[in-house]
Amino acid sequence: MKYLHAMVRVRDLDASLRFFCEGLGLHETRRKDYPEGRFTLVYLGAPANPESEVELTYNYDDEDYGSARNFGHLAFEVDDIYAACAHLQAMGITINRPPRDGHMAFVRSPDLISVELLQKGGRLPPQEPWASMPNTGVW
Ligand SMILES: C[C@@H](O)C(=O)SC[C@H](NC(=O)CC[C@H](N)C(=O)O)C(=O)NCC(=O)O
Ligand code: NI
Repeated sequence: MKYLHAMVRVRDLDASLRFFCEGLGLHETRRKDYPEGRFTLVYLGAPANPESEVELTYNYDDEDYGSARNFGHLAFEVDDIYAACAHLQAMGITINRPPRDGHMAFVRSPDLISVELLQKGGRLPPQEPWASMPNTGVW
């Protein structure tokens, strides 16, 4: 058995690629259009393990995807959680759960897919402004 990917449906492919690639640092590994099925699949991989992917499904037609809160989150390990959060914040992305403990942070994609960031090696020393930054209560 080998883990391959997690698939999320996205409403705005460009906004999602900006979040997952420019924001989180994933790279597009391949994509395929299915005009007959009216959708596009885009696969993203992380530099450290590109074989484990996030599959973005872009359906050309609007569809109600509901709330789907049974889906928890996608998790990524980062080299410096403070730098990663500062970069996302500079892009205008809300840090829903700031890394107050130097260990874990949560953001959400344009489609409100929850994304967990975990510090490589465990945790960093507490650092302002993150140590005293309130969370949004939703991630
Ligand atoms: C190639 C492989 O990684 C896939 O996941 S293709 C699976 C296929 N996807 C679609 O048909 C995408 C368009 C569809 N409208 C959708 O939103 O899923 C599929 O069987 N999807 C059904 C599913 O539940 O994933
Ligand atoms: Ni798939």
